[in-house]
Amino acid sequence: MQNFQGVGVSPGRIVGPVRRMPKAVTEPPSGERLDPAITAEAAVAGLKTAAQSVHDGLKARADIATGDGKAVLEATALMARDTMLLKQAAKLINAGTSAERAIWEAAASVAEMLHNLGGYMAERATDVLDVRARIVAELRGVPAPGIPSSETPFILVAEDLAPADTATLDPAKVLALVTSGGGPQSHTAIIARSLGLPAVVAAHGVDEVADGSEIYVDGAAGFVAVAPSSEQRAAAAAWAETSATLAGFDGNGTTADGHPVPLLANVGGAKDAVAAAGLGAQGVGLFRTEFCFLERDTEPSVDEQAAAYKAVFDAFPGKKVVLRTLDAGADKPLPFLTDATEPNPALGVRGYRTDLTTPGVLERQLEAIARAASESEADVWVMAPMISTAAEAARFASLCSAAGLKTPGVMVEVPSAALTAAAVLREVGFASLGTNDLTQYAMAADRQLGPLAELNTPWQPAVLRLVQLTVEGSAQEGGNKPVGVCGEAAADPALAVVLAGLGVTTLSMTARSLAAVGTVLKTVTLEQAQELARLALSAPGATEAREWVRAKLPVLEELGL
Ligand SMILES: C=C(OP(=O)(O)O)C(=O)O
Ligand SMILES: [Mg+2]
Repeated sequence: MQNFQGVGVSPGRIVGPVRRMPKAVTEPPSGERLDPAITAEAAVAGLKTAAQSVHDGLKARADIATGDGKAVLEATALMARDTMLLKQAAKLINAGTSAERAIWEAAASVAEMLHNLGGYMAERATDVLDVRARIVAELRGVPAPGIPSSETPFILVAEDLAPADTATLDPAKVLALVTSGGGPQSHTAIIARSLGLPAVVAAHGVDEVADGSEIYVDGAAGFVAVAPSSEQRAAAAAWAETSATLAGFDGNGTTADGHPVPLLANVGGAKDAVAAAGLGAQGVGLFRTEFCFLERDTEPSVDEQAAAYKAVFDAFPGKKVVLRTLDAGADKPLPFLTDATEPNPALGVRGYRTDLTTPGVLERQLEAIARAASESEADVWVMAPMISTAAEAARFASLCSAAGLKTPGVMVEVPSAALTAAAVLREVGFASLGTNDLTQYAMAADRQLGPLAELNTPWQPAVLRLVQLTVEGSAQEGGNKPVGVCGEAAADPALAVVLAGLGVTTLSMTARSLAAVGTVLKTVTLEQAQELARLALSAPGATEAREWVRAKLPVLEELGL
C-alpha cells in the first residue's frame, strides 16, 4: 500500500478511481521540418485524420453534455474542422514544415485574426488554441489536454489546476481533487472548496499513481492512500452520511451563547450570488469584480459594469453586499490594467495600485457601482484591494465619497496595513482581512507554490497575530469599525472559531462551506473561542496551532471535517 501526505484543503472522505490530468501540450520546435521519410501528401492526410478524430471526440462529448458546456463543446468541435485552419496548415506542410509545427503556426495566425476582429469572434480565438493543442496531442499519440472526460465518476489527480479548468470541470463526475503541486490558497484549493469537493494539495509524487488505481482521499487530514483498507472504505461510507447532515445552513451565524458572527459568501458574479443566497448566506462579504471581466482585453463600459454589479446586488435585497474594486494583477491579470512583463507581479502594480498607472478606471468603476447600488435594494459596501498605507485608504475614501458611495473600506492583506490598522481604519468605515495574500506576504511565500505549502497557511501564528493587530486597531478607533475575514481561512471551520475568538465580526467564504462553519461555530461559546484563539497564538508553529485547536473541537472529527 502506498500513502501520500499532502495538505488538506477541503474536507470529505472518499474512495474512487484515479484519472490523471494530462500534462500541457508543449510547443513543437520552431522550424521543425517534415520527416523526409513521409511525403507532404501523407502528412496532410494524417493531419486531417487527427483533426477529424478531435472533432468526433468533442462532438460525442457535446451530445451528452447540457447547458453552457454543450454549446462550448459544439463550437470547439466545429473549429477542429475549420477549412481555413486546415488549409493554412496544409500550405505549410507542402512547404516542408512538420505537421505538428504547421498546425501550431496556422492556429496562431487564425487566432490572431479572430482576436483582431474583436467581439464574439475574439472569444473564438481560445477555441482555436484549444483545438490546436488537441490536434498536436492526437498527432503525438498522447492524451488530450484538459480535464479528462469520463462516463463514470473519478478522482482527478493533477499537478495543479488553472482558473480556466473550472469551466470544464463537471462536479457530477469529479469526486475529489488531488494535486502534487498547488498550495492551500492555490486555485485548486479555491475551486475545490467552491464546488464542495474533498481536496488535497501538495501531495508530492501523487501524480505518478496510475490511471484507474483506486484511492482513498481524506480532504481534512490531507491524506491519500492507494488500494484503500476496509477501515478507509468504512470512513468514506460514514462521510457520505455526515455530509448529508451538513447540507444546510440556517442563515444565522452565531456562537453557542448567541454571539452573532454573520456568515457571508464570496462570489464572482450573479450565478454565484444566486447560489449563495439559496444556501443561506447572510450577505456577500467579498464580490471579486475582476472575475466578471477576466476574459476581457478592454475596459468594460460603465453600463456593462453597472449591469454585472446590479445582478449580484439583486440576489441580496436588504442585505449587505461588500463589493471589491478590480483586483487585477499577479495571478489575475487583466490586459487593460496590468503589465504582463513585470518581473515580480505579486509585488507589482496590482489591486488598488493600478490606479497609479491607469488612472480613471477606478473612478469609472465607482460610478458604475454607485449607479447599480442606487437601482438596487442591497446595502452596498465598497472596498479596495491591496491597500498598504493610511494615505491610500484616505484617497480611496475620497473617491468613494465623490461617487456618492457611503461605506468605503479596505482589504487588509498587506502586512503594513495590519501593522498600522488604527491609522488605516481612521480613514474608512470597515476592513476585511484577505488572509490569502496576508499569509503570502507575511511569510514571503508565493501562495501558488506547492513546496511552500507549510509556510503558506493562515494557521501561522504570525498571520493570526496580524489578524489580532487589525482587530486591536479597530478597538483603538472606538471599536465601531467592523473587521471581517474574507480569505480562505474563514472556510476552515476550526480556524473560523479562532478568528471569531480574535474578535473578527463577520466571516465570508465560499457558500459551500457555510454549513460546516455554521455548525462548528454553534458548538462553542464566545469565551471558548477566545480561549482557542489564545491557544493558537501561543503555538510555536502552524502545525501545532492547528493540532492544538482541533484537539479541543472533537465535533470536527465526528463530522469528518
Ligand atoms: C480574499 C483575498 O483576495 P484574493 O484571494 O482574491 O486575492 C485574499 O487575498 O485573502
Ligand atoms: Mg487578495
